[in-house]
Amino acid sequence: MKNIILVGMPGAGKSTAGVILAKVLGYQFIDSDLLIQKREKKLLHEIIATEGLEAFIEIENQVNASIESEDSVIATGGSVIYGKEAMEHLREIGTVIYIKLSYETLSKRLGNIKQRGVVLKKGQDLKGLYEERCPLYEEYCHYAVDAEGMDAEGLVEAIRNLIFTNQEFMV
Ligand SMILES: Nc1ncnc2c1ncn2[C@@H]1O[C@H](COP(=O)(O)OP(=O)(O)OP(=O)(O)O)[C@@H](O)[C@H]1O
Ligand SMILES: O=C(O)C1=C[C@@H](O)[C@@H](O)[C@H](O)C1
Ligand SMILES: [Mg+2]
Repeated sequence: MKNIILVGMPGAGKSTAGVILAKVLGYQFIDSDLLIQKREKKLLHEIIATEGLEAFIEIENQVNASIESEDSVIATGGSVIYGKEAMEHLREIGTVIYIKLSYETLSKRLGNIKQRGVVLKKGQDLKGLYEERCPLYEEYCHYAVDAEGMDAEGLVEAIRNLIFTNQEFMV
């Protein structure tokens, strides 16, 4: 089976649901954010603080574009969507699933976004980020899953149903 790649806003639950999904499928679990930290030998927020947003986006682009894996669930960082090479590569090595949540739910879940090390341009707030990114997640994903009102296990079940009702996950 090919890889399953989770994309979506920060706080959508990609890492939380991704590791559970990997367990129930008997897959490996890869968190792109951890690959970035390992390569750079720095925490994500330190990379953003010392090297800036554009450099972080390029590092994230390169790291995701170089993932070589099979039978893995890959939880990406929310900003991976700005990396063209990364998204093209991820679409080639697997099926990209967008975990979709309303702005209201995300804003309750995230609290103070500025403390979270999110790729936020000067003057941009969560609403602006949401409006900028949602069309990109929609554009690059193969499937979207509406995660509204679901806990992590419910979301895993919804993704499992999607996988087992669509043959292309099996090739
Ligand atoms: N289905 C859910 N319902 C409620 N809270 C959740 C759910 N999934 C995750 N959370 C909580 O939301 C927060 C963010 O989750 P998580 O780190 O998995 O998001 P993410 O999509 O991986 O974000 P990032 O893009 O920053 O890596 C955590 O505190 C987690 O416990
Ligand atoms: O959505 C974002 O802008 C980010 C999400 C995290 O997963 C990290 O990739 C990083 O902190 C940026
Ligand atoms: Mg994550």
